[in-house]
Amino acid sequence: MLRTRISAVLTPMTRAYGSLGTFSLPKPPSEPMLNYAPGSPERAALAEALTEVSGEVVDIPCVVNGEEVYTGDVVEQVMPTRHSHVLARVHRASQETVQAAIDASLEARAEWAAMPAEARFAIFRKAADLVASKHRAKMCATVMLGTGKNVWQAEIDAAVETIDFFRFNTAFAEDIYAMQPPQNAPGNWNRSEYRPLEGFVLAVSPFNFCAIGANLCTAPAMMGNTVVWKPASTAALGNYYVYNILREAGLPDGVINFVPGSGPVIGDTCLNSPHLGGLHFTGSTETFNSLSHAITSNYGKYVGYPRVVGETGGKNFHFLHASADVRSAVNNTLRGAFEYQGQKCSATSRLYVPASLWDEVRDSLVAEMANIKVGQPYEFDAFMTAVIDKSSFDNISRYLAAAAAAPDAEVLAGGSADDSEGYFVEPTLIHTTDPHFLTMEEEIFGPVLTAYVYDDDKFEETLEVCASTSPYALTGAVFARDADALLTADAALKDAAGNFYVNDKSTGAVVGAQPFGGARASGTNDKAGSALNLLRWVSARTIKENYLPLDDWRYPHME
Ligand SMILES: NC(=O)c1ccc[n+]([C@@H]2O[C@H](COP(=O)([O-])OP(=O)(O)OC[C@H]3O[C@@H](n4cnc5c(N)ncnc54)[C@H](O)[C@@H]3O)[C@@H](O)[C@H]2O)c1
Ligand SMILES: N[C@@H](CCC=O)C(=O)O
Repeated sequence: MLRTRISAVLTPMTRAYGSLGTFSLPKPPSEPMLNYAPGSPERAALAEALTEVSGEVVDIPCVVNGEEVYTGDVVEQVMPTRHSHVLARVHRASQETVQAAIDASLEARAEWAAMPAEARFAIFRKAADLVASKHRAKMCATVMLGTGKNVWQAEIDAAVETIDFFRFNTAFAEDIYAMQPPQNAPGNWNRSEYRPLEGFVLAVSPFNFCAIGANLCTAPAMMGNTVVWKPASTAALGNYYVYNILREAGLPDGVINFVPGSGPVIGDTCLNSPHLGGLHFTGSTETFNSLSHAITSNYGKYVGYPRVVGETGGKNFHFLHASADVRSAVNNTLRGAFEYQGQKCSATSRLYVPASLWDEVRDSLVAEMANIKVGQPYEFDAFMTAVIDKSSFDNISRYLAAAAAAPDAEVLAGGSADDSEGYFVEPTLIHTTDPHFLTMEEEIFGPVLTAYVYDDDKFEETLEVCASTSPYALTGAVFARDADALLTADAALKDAAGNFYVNDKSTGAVVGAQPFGGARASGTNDKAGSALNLLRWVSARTIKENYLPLDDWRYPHME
């Protein structure tokens, strides 16, 4: 494997000269989606990549300071849609390996931070172009087979969002460096310097978006930090692939250290290090609560106060007003609730419908759900595939059983699950008469949508119910043609969603267009894919330089 030592990138001469110019990055366009139409070159490339990925079992090592470490403590990554098919053997980090990764990060920090920003940024821009070109098909194939995405969802994640994170975040970083104090007294020059955090950053990523893993480790690195990255074992293959692309793009050894393995082993070792500078986490609220609690309990043992960014769960809503365009609301709801099997933190899982529209909404949903094909990721007509693993399958099945048994709920469509070949769950629609029914409140992370029908004249009261029903506040949407209704909903739902959509679905935020994150139990809302997130990875230093000598200690009025 290609290795790049920092010393090879940052020679004594580059260090001596620094940047002899004020460089400005090309402004990034959003990466266009390829459509994989029959006969298209991308479809042919994808077919080849799918054959390649399905025909190999990859040994995934830990990578510490550029060294591949095969620990022998192996867990398998299988296809969610065919769990007998092993794609990778993930070597889990031991406590010693994690400690070595921390040490490597600390060792690499000073030189990485000293590298001219344009040289750092160029690595991530190059990685974006590598994903966009020669690695695109294999990235998509890996995410399709490894995490059960159909081609459209894989293209969104493994290609477009990953590329956009690398391109837009470097542009945001450049803007941050350009922020300088507006005021300089005569004889002074005031400067702001955006240092990386002292210590290392722990990045912990979820299974459901390869792009999120790519962002969690690279956003701090762009700002000069060095990182220990713990990917989810069920998504290790796609994450390992993107990690290798970063190395191919010239990421020096030790800057991001890749350590798959047990959450508690990696978490405990990193959180107990006095040099923890920050935690960049995306995953469930429960895991984040335990990690952030461990960090605050260690206050006083760290060199500083670690920065904690955690984007977590959601219980996202579509709220229809009586003036809604039903066809559009239904189509958006089908996509929001069932694309990627409801395994997006932004997935629509609560639906509020006025009684006057209910018959039409219900019948359209049920009719269209019957047309949703649940199949293999490589079947081009499959809208859905399987959920990620057995534990998720069992969890969702428990909710389906609870709904089937509840007197105040009725399963209108779907409701079955079958894990004989893969972890398949039918798209499911539940109707409840209780706005606090458990599937209206708890995150399920599967293809389960629950509808609550309200009296048309209780629009405002029901908005209040929607705003206060779940502990989460990630995404939500209102569907209405009536301008007053839109304004009322906007005001009533102000704190109920960090990403709020008007006549659009609750999923599908685009980097550079809709910075992403929610509040309440949905996280710290540091808006992935924006300058707000990158600002969390710097510790600013203010420098005041005085040009003139001080001739007398007395104040002028004393003379
Ligand atoms: N808000 C967002 O932007 C966003 C985006 C994607 C996913 N999510 C959320 O993520 C969840 C789904 O992802 P998941 O199932 O991978 O989440 P998870 O919490 O189970 O796992 C997330 C990561 O934390 C690791 N982990 C678990 N225990 C740990 C410990 N003690 N120490 C260190 N690491 C530990 C896991 O191994 C994994 O890498 C959902 O709740 C979803 O809403 C949120
Ligand atoms: N940013 C993505 C969701 C990421 C969480 O899983 C969206 O907006 O759908």
